[in-house]
Amino acid sequence: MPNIKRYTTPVSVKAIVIDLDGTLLHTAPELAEAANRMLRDIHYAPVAQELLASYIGNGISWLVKRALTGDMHATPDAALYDHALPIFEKHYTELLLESKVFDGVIEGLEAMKAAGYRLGCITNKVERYTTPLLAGVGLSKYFEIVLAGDTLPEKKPHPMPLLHAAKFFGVPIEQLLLIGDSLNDTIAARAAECPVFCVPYGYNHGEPVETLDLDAVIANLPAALPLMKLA
Ligand SMILES: O=C(O)COP(=O)(O)O
Ligand SMILES: [Mg+2]
Repeated sequence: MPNIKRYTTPVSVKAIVIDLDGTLLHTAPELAEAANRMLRDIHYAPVAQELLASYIGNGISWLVKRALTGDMHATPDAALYDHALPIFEKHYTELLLESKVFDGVIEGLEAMKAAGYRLGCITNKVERYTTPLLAGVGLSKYFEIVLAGDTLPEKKPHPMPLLHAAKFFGVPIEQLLLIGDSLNDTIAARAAECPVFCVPYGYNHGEPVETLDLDAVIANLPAALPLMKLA
């Protein structure tokens, strides 16, 4: 039984917001391929897909910076970044719709909807990619609200998107559950003071999700259902 850290089990929830990259969709192969095509075009050596996947989570600008520098926190030369970013964007636009939905996602979303939970998506991916991607894989219809990385002035790990979603649904923040896959999700949830579950199959910078400050690790989306009840 997963360890619900800050709430009684099952957690009382009215609305569920779900992360995109690494939780709903396996986007790492296309993000990594776009990064490697960018590196090839600027005559840089390719980088292993696993390492590029560990750079995902803070939006595309950070993915590109990390791919250029080989470092999680370093900022590349501004002219190099300005040259490389549109090259990445061109390649990623071509590859975007190849991303696949993870196992259990459709079943989980259907079951959550059928149980009466309201659903939203909160991602650090910019709207330009988020909107066509969710539509292209047939997930748009599940979400009443989609907050992309550039929808609001702040993105995860800032609590703003979670607070905004709670307001949108008209629910107290503790009745909004975030399901994510990474440190950005858990930091944002703790800052907003809402419960957070994580799936173990996503992109947590190469670290196991068990190391995060979260309320439950769930094998897939359907595994969240027994841990919550409709508030
Ligand atoms: O775009 C990213 O880097 C990560 O996006 P996510 O918040 O959906 O995981
Ligand atoms: Mg994610």
